[in-house]
Amino acid sequence: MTNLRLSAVEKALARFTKSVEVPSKKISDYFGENSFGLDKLKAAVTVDVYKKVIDSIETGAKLDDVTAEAVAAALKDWAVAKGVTHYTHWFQPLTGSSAEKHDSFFDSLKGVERFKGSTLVQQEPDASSFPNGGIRQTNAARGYTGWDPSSPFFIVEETLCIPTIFVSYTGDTLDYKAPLLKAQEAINKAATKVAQLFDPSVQNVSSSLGIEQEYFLVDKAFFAARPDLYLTGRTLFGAAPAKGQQLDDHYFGSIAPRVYSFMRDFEVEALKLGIPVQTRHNEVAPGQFEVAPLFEEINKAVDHNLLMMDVMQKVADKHDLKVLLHEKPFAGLNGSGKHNNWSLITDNGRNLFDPEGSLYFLTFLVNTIKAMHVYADMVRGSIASVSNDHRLGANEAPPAIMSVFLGQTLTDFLDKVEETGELVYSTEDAYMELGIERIPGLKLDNTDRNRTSPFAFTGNKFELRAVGSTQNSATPMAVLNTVVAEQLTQFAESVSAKIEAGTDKEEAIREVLVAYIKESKAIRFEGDGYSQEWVEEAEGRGLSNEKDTARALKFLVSDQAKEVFAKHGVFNTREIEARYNVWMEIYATKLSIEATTMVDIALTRVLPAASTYVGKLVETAASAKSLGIDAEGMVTTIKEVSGLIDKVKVTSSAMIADLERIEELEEEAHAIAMCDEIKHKHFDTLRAAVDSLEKLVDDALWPLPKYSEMLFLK
Ligand SMILES: NC(=O)CC[C@H](N)C(=O)O
Repeated sequence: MTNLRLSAVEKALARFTKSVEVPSKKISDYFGENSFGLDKLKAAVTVDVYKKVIDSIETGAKLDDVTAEAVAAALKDWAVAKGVTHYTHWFQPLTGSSAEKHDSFFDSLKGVERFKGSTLVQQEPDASSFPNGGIRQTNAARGYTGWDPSSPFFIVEETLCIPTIFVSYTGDTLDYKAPLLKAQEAINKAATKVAQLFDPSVQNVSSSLGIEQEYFLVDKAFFAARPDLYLTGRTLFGAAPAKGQQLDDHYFGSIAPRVYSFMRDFEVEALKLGIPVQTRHNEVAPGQFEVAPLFEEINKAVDHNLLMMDVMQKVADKHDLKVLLHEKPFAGLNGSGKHNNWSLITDNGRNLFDPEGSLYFLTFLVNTIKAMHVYADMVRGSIASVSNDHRLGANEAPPAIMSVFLGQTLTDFLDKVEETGELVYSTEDAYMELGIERIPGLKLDNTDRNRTSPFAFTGNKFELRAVGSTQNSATPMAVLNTVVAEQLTQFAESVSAKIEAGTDKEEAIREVLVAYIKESKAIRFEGDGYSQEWVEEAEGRGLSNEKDTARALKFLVSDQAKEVFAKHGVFNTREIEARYNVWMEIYATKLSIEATTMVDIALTRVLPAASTYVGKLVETAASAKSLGIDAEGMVTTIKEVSGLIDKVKVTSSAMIADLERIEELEEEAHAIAMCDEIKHKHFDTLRAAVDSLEKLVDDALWPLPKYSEMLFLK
């Protein structure tokens, strides 16, 4: 019988580095060649048509038929000239991945390629099988996709992709993109109003985002030999290797040739799609890497990240590699996150978090801290997933307790304000009154990095480090923009009230900020987010520490959340409740797949190998004894392995019984039971027994590729 693991090792060792075809040495020669954004549209249509599209992006105005026809014609000409035969509305249903259904441009009746404006703008895909959380009845399953003109079109293989939102027949959103667009509108309104207190010429504020994406690579053959990897994205078993990341020698190390070749290859594809990939490096865990594009307007950045994840996986295949995007593919090693670098930028080019020392900057900084203080639970809920639960709280990933890290300079400054009640800035030699006029730049470059902080100020932006590597960033970004929008709205109201009561504008701003600094102090934390002291202190400060998704998701449907989502038009109550239902169901389903996969691997792969080994030992020990040789060592091993076999069998049976017992529970109770009575009760026990067997059973018999092989053989 062939051992899948051993043949995988052979295959992995026989691989060679594939060469990469780079279109040109100069990236500018091919950057964006497979993308059709506003710049290309501008060149392809009349001024009038272009203006109407811009107007529709800015005001949400409906596009008239003539404009839509003109855009569709220009788009089709561009795409067909590039060898494209099909088009698709590309959308982001609640499954978590992107969705596409290709249609041909070719009209067989007329014998020509055609693309109608109405098809560009709206489609009704037969999309009844996407999760809807109870919004749609099966017999009223119509759903519509609608073009998002603010995100560029792009070509994948021979298909033109049109970024769209996805809504139900009743107009409720059923996707990730639409709420983000709505939250963008909310932050634009609220932040513009506040920015105008300082600069009346500001007309618009948009949020920008740069997403660092971490991932693992393993050889395709190992992946194929591990059902846990291809069914659940993570290793459900695997003993710790002698060498993991103890030496930190992988981090920023020289990139292995096969990996480098893969990186260049997918980067070329990403660059052609207009994704501004910028940075690549080895991450901390062996086999782990990172790619980071330059920041972009938030909606584009989210689409590009989703698209890039898809491109990476497709390109990896050519290199006989598999990309693991799961937050924790390997226990005991660093997991993978998305670090979302978020900022707010005015239409006249000011980054509102750029600390060019002024009250203008402080207003946005303090309001963001305050928003995090009041709405920390909603942010926690927005990053909750079955896979992120494994990552949070260890190995350089933030804990489940939300807090804000500012660095020493700003912390000292805010502490001083709190102590004195005055908004003054302390430099080394003097206190300086912080007026509406500029103050000397805060020296933020002495800000340390804190890898244990979920939300860190990094000089001119905030980094939400808690987002999971598989996650669509749209939800956490929609939530962040919504809560900051709400906070800024309240700030504007408080300042106006003071001004109306006769307080001078600057003084009014200062007074409100001082109050906020005091009120929001509890969310600021500079120390070690993993320490037990922090857990205790956070509890004393009233901060939540919800480690399990089954409970953290509830934060998104609290009265507070429903109210603020509805007020800013991001989710109506039906929409957020539907998402809660979908996400709870996904949580329970994924755990159920993990549980079943564990049992399957344990019973059908691990136990046969362990039993074969015991059989061999028994035979050998018996022969040894018949020759009068003491076989105590073998007998001890036989007992140990047999004991572990029993443990595997008993735990598997108990887990199956519990799975069956809780099966009938209704959705919410079922998700909670999957968390408490399956995951917490059985997973570690079963894993420990199997991992102990891995350390005892004959290496030649062991069926699953080992950590050392998957991490180091590339
Ligand atoms: N060096 C790093 O930034 C590591 C981050 C870590 N991998 C995470 O899960 O977020």
